[in-house]
Amino acid sequence: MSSDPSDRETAKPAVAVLGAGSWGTALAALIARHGHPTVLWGRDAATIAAIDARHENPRYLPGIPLPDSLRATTDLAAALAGCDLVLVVVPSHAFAETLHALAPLRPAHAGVAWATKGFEPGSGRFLHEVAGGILPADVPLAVVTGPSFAKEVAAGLPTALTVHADGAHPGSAGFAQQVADALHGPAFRAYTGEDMLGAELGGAMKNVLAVATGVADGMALGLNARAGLITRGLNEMLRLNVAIGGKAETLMGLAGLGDLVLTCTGDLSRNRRLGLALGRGQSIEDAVREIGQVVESIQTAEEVMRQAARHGIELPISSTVRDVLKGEITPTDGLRRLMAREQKPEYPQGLFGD
Ligand SMILES: NC(=O)C1=CN([C@@H]2O[C@H](COP(=O)(O)OP(=O)(O)OC[C@H]3O[C@@H](n4cnc5c(N)ncnc54)[C@H](OP(=O)(O)O)[C@@H]3O)[C@@H](O)[C@H]2O)C=CC1
Ligand SMILES: O=C(CO)COP(=O)(O)O
Repeated sequence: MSSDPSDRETAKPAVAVLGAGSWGTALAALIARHGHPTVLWGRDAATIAAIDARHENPRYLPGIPLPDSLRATTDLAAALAGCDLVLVVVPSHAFAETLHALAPLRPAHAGVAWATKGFEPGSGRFLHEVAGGILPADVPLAVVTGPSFAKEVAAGLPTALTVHADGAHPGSAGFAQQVADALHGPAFRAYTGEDMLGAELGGAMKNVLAVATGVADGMALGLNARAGLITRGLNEMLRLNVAIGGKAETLMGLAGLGDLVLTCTGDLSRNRRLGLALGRGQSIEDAVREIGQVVESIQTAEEVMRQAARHGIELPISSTVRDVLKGEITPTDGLRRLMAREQKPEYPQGLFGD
């Protein structure tokens, strides 16, 4: 990676991907396959050594060959040195800590994108608010989201997602395009948009709603119940999105409906699998241990309800998931509670009303 600005005009932008779990590894492999100099940073020395030497992430993507050109390191400064863009792919609980660590090491021209889904645990802040509070105001920011299981992307299966930047921020729209260009390729369509609020809300809420359909399927409630939960879940996303000021079309696209359908129906989803286990009577501790990877809904459910309370929005499915995840009610109690709700018009105040 050259630090000479004239080289940057001809070469493909160099990318530093931070977070060597399943999604960070899959995205780094994708970008490396597209010919970008790509370095993957992770904290686990054994995993990083395996990626660098054997071109495999045995912990998170076993058996999937990674490109020879993908470099991996545990040295954050080395990963960031000379990069043109940073892609953060750590879980939401590690997002702020990672932003603080990268801030003093980031090359001045490099924008920061993330593919993390969720809110800052404890405060419920959107991740773009967290990033904006840590990085200088002129740093371009973008969020990468949409229906995308890491395993399928790593295996080269066709995928579409979207990259949103803040349209009002100078330089951010161009940065979203730069990120999308790095992701876009023969088996991968990367769209762009200008609604970080809606994009982040969709990616966070679908994880909570995937638990709901997982629980229903684990309880063998049938396909009607699953479709009902997805549709009324989408309605919860749309209503909260209007309240926070997101754009409705964002939630009807890849960042909302697309990811909701994938996660609520696809058994590769860790959030859906958590719901399945709970619906079958397993404990949350055992289910999380068996899944062995990040299950964002556990923290996100609380933060979605914090947002809902802030805006005075009622979210029956999301709040039921939150209560089941906290162990305050059983899945059977949750089903009873949802089915006992008052009868009402499907859209009392129009499609996007409360
Ligand atoms: N997997 C997927 O299909 C998709 C995931 N996402 C999102 O991507 C984000 C990352 O998830 P994913 O890669 O799937 O998770 P995984 O469970 O596959 O991996 C988590 C990774 O994060 C690392 N990590 C955990 N805590 C820290 C920390 N404090 N500092 C640095 N690294 C840390 C882990 O390191 P270690 O192994 O050392 O614990 C591990 O490498 C989540 O927000 C998820 O919702 C979005 C779209 C698709
Ligand atoms: O975000 C994802 C797919 O778009 C991955 O979903 P899970 O985190 O539920 O596995």
